Amino acid sequence: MTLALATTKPGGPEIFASLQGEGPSMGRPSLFLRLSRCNLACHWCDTAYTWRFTGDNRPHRDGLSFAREANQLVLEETEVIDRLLAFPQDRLVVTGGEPLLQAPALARVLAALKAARPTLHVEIETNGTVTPPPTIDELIDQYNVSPKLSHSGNPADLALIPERLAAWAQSPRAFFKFVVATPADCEEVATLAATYGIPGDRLFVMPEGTDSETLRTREKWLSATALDHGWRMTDRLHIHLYGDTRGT
Ligand SMILES: C[S@@+](CC[C@H](N)C(=O)[O-])C[C@H]1O[C@@H](n2cnc3c(N)ncnc32)[C@H](O)[C@@H]1O
Ligand SMILES: Nc1nc2[nH]cc(C(=O)O)c2c(=O)[nH]1
Ligand code: SF4
Ligand SMILES: [Mg+2]
Repeated sequence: MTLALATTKPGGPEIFASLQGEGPSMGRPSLFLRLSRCNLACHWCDTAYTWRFTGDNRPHRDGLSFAREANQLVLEETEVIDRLLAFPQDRLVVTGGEPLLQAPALARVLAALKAARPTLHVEIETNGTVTPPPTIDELIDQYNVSPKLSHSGNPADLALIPERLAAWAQSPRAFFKFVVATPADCEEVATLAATYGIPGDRLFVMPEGTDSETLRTREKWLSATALDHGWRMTDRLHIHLYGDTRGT
């Protein structure tokens, strides 16, 4: 049984150790597993190589995009488990693409990892559109949920699933992380927060950007907006440290 992973530039599986760069665990030493494929197609996605065919910027094949072969590596689950257990970190961040699209295989991998290392803390980076099946939900300690606003270019009926947003808002394990580029994006965040009752303590705003200058410029006004609304703000530490580089 297999799992489809993203690849680093030399073509290896995208499994790496780094500081968690975003959200509530920012700065924590972590192990990253990046899976391939997505069900959305954000204009500004910094990992479009996990899902985009050359020249194609739309969801397709019934809403599920696949990476070009060169950017995807299909590994046996046992190999993924072995590679992850070779690292010492006690915190795993699973991301993508959209990692919950491979929930059954991922659940088997996480179950084996937690059996071998019971103290492992598992975070999932998700766009929030997919309901985690119970088999995987019981293995996930923290969800970093990043619902996509209109500037992402996704149709709202694909990106914002009301039942899902309501469920994440109720879950103490779910932290929202909204990517914003303009003050108008923050108006959308405020509307979603009010509609679904998202507590400020579990709501992060994060500047859109893949270079330090853009992030810093946007954080100037975004920090004031966060303060006004009682939201949290997160930087993108990995961009400052390593740039927009695969496997960091
Ligand atoms: C690449 S996504 C993978 C996980 C999942 N598909 C999602 O969107 O949450 C990981 C995180 O990066 C964020 N992200 C992607 N491109 C970005 C950009 N250009 N600027 C800021 N954040 C970005 C996403 O919103 C998400 O929080
Ligand atoms: N260091 C680091 N932190 C991250 N937090 C979320 C990431 C992601 O791409 O999902 C990410 C990433 O790619 N690198
Ligand atoms: S949902 Fe996540 S992986 Fe998919 S296109 Fe958007 S940012 Fe990229
Ligand atoms: Mg990233």
